[in-house]
Amino acid sequence: MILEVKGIRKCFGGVVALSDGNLVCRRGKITGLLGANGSGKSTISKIITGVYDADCGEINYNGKCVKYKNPNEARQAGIAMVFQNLSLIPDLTVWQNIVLGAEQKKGIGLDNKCAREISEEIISKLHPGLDINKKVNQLNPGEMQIVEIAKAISAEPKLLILDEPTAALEQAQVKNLFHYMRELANHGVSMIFTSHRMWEVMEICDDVIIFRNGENVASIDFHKEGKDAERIIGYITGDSKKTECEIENRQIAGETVLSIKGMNYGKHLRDISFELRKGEVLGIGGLAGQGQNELLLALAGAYPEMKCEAELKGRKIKLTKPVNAVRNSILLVPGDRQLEGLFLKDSVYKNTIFPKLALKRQPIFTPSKKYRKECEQIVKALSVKTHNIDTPVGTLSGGNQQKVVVGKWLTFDINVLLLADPAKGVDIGAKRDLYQYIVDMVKEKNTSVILYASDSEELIQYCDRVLIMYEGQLVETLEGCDINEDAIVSASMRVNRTTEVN
Ligand SMILES: Nc1ncnc2c1ncn2[C@@H]1O[C@H](COP(=O)(O)OP(=O)(O)OP(=O)(O)O)[C@@H](O)[C@H]1O
Repeated sequence: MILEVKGIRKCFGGVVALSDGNLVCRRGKITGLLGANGSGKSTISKIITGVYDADCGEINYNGKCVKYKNPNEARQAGIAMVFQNLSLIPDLTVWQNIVLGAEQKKGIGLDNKCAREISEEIISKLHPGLDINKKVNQLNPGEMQIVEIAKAISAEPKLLILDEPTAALEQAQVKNLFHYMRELANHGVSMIFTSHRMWEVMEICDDVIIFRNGENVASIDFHKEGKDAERIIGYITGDSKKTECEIENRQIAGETVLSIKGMNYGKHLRDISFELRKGEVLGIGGLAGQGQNELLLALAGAYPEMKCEAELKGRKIKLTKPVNAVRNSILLVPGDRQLEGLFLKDSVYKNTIFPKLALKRQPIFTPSKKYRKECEQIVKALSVKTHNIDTPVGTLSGGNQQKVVVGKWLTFDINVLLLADPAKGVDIGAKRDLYQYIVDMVKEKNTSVILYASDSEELIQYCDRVLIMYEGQLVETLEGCDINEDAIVSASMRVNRTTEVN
C-alpha cells in the first residue's frame, strides 16, 4: 500500500465537500476515483497534495503519516498531480513548461539540453510529433493537456494523481496516455485516475473507489470482483436504473433553418457549406482541433472578418458580431467554461441572467422574482450541486460549473443551439439529465442543435447527422446507421482518403 487516506472531512463555509473521505492506493496499481460532479474527488486529491488542509482525518503515504503544506512539498515527496485547470505559461515553450520549477542546474546556468531531452522522451510517448520548441499558446486544448501531463510525469513521481486528464484528449491521445500509464505502473508507479468516461475506467483501472456526497460508497478490485459497469454506475448515481436515455435514430426531413455557404476564416475554416434542418441535432466530429470550435464560434458571431453567406429561415443574416447571433436566437454554449462561459466570481443566479441582457427588448426593471424562479428550475432540472443560487459559481465543482454554462441558455426561445462539448467533465448521471433536457427541447420546441462532442459516444447516441471536419474543412457526412465508432474514427483520420483521390 503506498497511500491510505482515512476519515477526511472538509467544509468550505457551509458546504460539506467531504464528510468521510477514505481511499487506498496500492503500489504499481491504477486506482479509478469515481463519482458524480461535486462528490469530492478533486477535493480529496487536493488535500493529499497539500492544496487544501483537511478539517480532520489522516493521510499515510509510504508508511508515514504526512501533511503537506503545498503541492511543491508533495512533489518533493514523490506525489505529482495533474489538475483539472491547466497551470501552463502560454508564452513559454513546451519543454520550458515541462521542466518549469524543476530545472536542473549546470554550472551557474540551467541544463537546457538535459531539459529538452527529458521533455522529448515523455512527449514522444504521449504525442509523437509534437514540437517541444513550440510555444504553449500555439497549441490546441488537447496538446496543452498533454504538456500538463508530461510536466507531472517529468517529476518522476511514485504516486501520480490524474484529475480528469482525458477530458480534452482525442481517442488516439487517450490510447497513448494509457499505454504510458501502464508502463509507469509496471515500473512501480501508483496512480489515481479520475474520469467520467466508463470505457476508460474499464480499460485502464485495476480497482476503483466510488465517492458519493463526500464519502466513499464502494471500493471494487477488478481482479477479484470483475468489471461490472452497471454496478459502478449504480454506486455513482445512487440508483440502479439504466442511465442512458433512449434515442431513436431519426431521419430529419423538415424545413431548412440555417443555411451556410462558403464560410471562410483564415486557415481555421475553409469553404464550409451545410444546411441545418428544423428539429435536427447535427453533430460535428473529427480529431480535436480541426476547426470544430472555430465553426461554432463563427456561427456565434465571434469573428468579424469571417466570410460567408448565411440564411436563417430563408432570410439573409449577418454573423459578424455576437449580438447578430444572439438576436437571431443562435446561441452558443462555449467549450472553455473557465475562460468563455462564466463569470467565476459572480453567483449562479447572476450568471444565468447575464445572457438576457443582450436581448433587444429589455424590461425597465429586472424581473428578479421571475428570473430567480427560472434559475431555480434550471438548477433542479440539471441537478446542479450548489449551496443555493447565490453561491459564487467559481466555488462549484468543475462539472457543476459546466451545467450552469449550459443551463443559462435553456430558458431562451432558441432557433439554433450551438453546443461546444457540453458534457466535458460532466458525470454520467448528469450527462444523461443534460442530454435528456436537450432531447426534450428538440422534440417539444423543434429546436435545431449543432453539437460538437469530443466523445464520439455522444455523437453516436444523440445526433441525426454527423459532419466530420479535417483541417478546417467538412470532409464527410455520416447519416443513419453510418453514425458509428468505426465510421467516425476512419472519417476523422481520413482513412479512405487515398482511395477517394485515386
Ligand atoms: N474552493 C471551494 N469553495 C467552496 N466550495 C468548494 C470549493 N471547492 C469545492 N467546493 C465544493 O465541494 C464539493 C466537492 O467538489 P469537488 O470539486 O471535490 O467535486 P468533484 O467530485 O471533483 O466534481 P467534478 O467531477 O465536477 O470535478 C462541491 O459541492 C463544490 O461546490
